[in-house]
Order: sequence, then structure tokens, then C-alpha cells
Amino acid sequence: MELEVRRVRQAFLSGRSRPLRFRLQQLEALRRMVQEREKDILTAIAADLCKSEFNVYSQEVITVLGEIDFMLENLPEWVTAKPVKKNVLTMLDEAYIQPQPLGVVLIIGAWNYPFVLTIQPLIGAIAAGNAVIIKPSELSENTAKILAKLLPQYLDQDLYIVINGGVEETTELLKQRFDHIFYTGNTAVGKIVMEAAAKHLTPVTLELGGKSPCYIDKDCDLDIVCRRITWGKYMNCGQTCIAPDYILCEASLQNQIVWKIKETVKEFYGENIKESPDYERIINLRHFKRILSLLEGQKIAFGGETDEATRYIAPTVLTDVDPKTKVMQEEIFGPILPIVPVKNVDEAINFINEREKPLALYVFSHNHKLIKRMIDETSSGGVTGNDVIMHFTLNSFPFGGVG
Ligand SMILES: NC(=O)c1ccc[n+]([C@@H]2O[C@H](COP(=O)([O-])OP(=O)(O)OC[C@H]3O[C@@H](n4cnc5c(N)ncnc54)[C@H](O)[C@@H]3O)[C@@H](O)[C@H]2O)c1
Ligand SMILES: CCCCCCCC=O
Repeated sequence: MELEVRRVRQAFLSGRSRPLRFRLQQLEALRRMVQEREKDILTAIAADLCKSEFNVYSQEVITVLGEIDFMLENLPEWVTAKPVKKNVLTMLDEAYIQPQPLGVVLIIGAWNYPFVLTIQPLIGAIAAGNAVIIKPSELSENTAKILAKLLPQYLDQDLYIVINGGVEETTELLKQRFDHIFYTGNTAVGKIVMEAAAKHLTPVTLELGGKSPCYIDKDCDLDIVCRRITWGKYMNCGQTCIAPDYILCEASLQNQIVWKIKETVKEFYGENIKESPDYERIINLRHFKRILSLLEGQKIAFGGETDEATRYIAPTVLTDVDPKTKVMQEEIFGPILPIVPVKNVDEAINFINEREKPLALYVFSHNHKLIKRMIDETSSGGVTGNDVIMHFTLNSFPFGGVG
């Protein structure tokens, strides 16, 4: 590892990653890779998550291509020095902010959207003039292999390298000195990454998880609300960092919500969900067993069917969920949707504020003032009103959690 990191640092110190022209060329080469090798990329991701190629394209490839175009369009302006306001002491001086690369960046990717969540930070790092070591998640092994094969065919082979491996390799990598570490994954490993980075005072970006609540107000179009929640919850089999984690609503809405979600699941995935090309599987047995353990002692309104051999867990809704039970203590990251009845919006706000700050918050109401109140009185990484996931799709927004 030490030798590899040293080789990448040498390449960075050569200065060739810095000129705007070079950065644009590398980003264009990356775009070419995605376009020319689309089929290989789709096949690899589809195999990792039992996903249809259409879903892979719409959830991952489109975002990557959009990000590259966004970067190519804006980079010339972003790299230029920006003059700043002067004071009386400096009025005859030149004062400006010059953006500069940090150096060698380590990107530790996630498996749930293994392409976009690894390549998106890579695009940013290349655009900023850095050298990069990419460590894809070993859980999505087909994508990890295809990245190691394709990236060196299109990008500078000394500046941008892929290192594959598991916990042992990641641990070894983290002993090295980097200039920035970008990690996507769970909070426990996030702490390990931050601790390792602290030894070298390396800045980190940690894209972690959390429970993302939905509040459903009585004054809403419940058909639309349930369609949207069903889409965002069961997409990728619930393995989405900003998937709706649980629903808060008045008890009187609960039965209608269950019925409408059940009907929508049927419409989206058919009578035999196992046969649906649009319904994925849980990534591995460890996660499969973890998710199953969350069902213990719960009232299953529908779903609950599982198949260990294929790591299938049906879209499931739980009702009258006790907030003290396990399913409400950790991020679900699977196709289980608990409904927790609350008296009103005040109780919903208190419920959210008594817990860790959500990565995403979803509020459904015709009452614009109520949505505004939820935004003002809670704190989360991002909010979408009357829909789910959408704030992630706009690159004019920042993305991340609080803290
Ligand atoms: N905020 C976001 O953008 C975002 C996006 C996707 C996923 N996530 C979060 O990721 C989580 C799911 O991923 P996961 O928990 O299965 O990740 P994971 O276990 O796959 O871990 C990710 C990486 O950490 C490394 N790793 C694991 N254990 C390690 C250890 N002990 N020491 C050093 N490195 C180690 C792995 O090698 C892997 O490369 C969820 O909480 C989800 O919300 C967040
Ligand atoms: C269009 C859906 C993409 C969702 C990606 C979410 C990233 C976190 O898991």
C-alpha cells in the first residue's frame, strides 16, 4: 500500500493533474468510458444487486453522465481566481482566492449504488486537480472488478488508481497519509475512518446513514403520497441511504396507508414480486439476517415473506410500531416500512427532534405552512416536500447529513 500511495503522490507532485486542460481531458475520457463500456458497467452492477439494466441506467449511469457534464460546464469558471473585497489597508493590493487541489484523495465507495457513489466523488476529485486512490466496496464485487479493469484504460494510470480488497486492505490503506478521505458507508466505519484520518490531520467527507422519516399530514392526496413513498422505499430493495425509513401519521390514516401501499406494490411489481425484473435482492446474508431480526415481535400488515437462498425480502409494512423496538433504533436499509402513529404534527416534530438528525426528511401535506414549519423546526441533511429522494437529484443542492 505504502508503495502505491507513494507512486500516486509522485504523480501528483509532477504537477500534471493541475492544468484545467488536463482535468477536462480526463473528465471527457471518463465520459467516454461510461458511454463506450456502458454494457459492461450495466452488467456488473445488475449482477451485484440483481437489478434490471434499465434501473441501473436510470439510477446510476444518468447521474454520473449528468455530473460529468455539469463539471465540464462549470469547471473553467470554478478554477479561476476570485477577487475579494479590500479594505483601506489593502486597497492598492491584489487580493484573491485561488482554488487549489489538496493532493492525494482516498475514496472509499459504497455497495448500494456502487457505480455512482464511487464515481461521483472521483469526478469531483479529478475536477479539483487531485490524484486519487479509489477503493470500491468489496460487497459489490462485480462493480469493483469492472472499475479496476476499465478506469486504467481511460484515465492517467499513475494519478488515478483502483485498489480492491476488503476490511484488511482498507485498514492498511487508512494507515497511509492522504490529503482528503471521502468515505461512504455506515457510521461505525465512519468513526474508524475519522480516527485514522485524525492521526495525519487529514480532512474527511463522511457520507453516512441514518433514519429518514416521512410525516404524512391528514390534508394530503394519499394516493399520490403512497405511490411516491412506495417508489422511494422499495427501490433497490430499500438499500438507499435516503430511502423513507419510517412513517409518522395520525392513527386514523394508518389503515388507508397500508391498503394504498399494498395496491401500489402490486401495480409496480405484479402479483409475483419474486419474478419482477424491478425488484432487487439484499446484498448479502449478513444484511439479510440483520433485516429479518428487525421483524421480530412486529405486527406485519403485509409482506414479510423471505427466501434466504436468494436473499429475497418482500416489500413489508409494519403497523402500530413501538418506537422502543429494534426496528426504530437503527437504520433499516431494507424493504421494511414501519408506521408509528402520532397525535399530531407537534408530536411528529418532537419525535424527530428527540432522535439523531435524519439524513433526509419527507413531509406530505397540501398545507404549505405545515411543510415550512417542519423545515424550520427540525434539522436534517435535506428535505423534500410532497415527494421523496428528489433533492438528491439536483446538483444545484449540496448533499449530505448534519455533522
Ligand atoms: N450518505 C450517503 O450518501 C450514503 C450513501 C450510501 C450508503 N450510505 C450508508 O452506508 C451504509 C451501508 O453501507 P455498509 O454499512 O454496508 O458499508 P460497508 O460495510 O460496505 O462499508 C463500506 C467500506 O468500508 C470498509 N470497511 C468495512 N469495515 C471496515 C473496518 N472495520 N475498517 C476499515 N474499513 C472497513 C469496507 O471495506 C468498504 O469499502 C448505510 O448506513 C447507508 O445509509 C450512505
Ligand atoms: C435516482 C435514485 C438514486 C439514489 C441514490 C441515493 C444515494 C444513497 O444511497
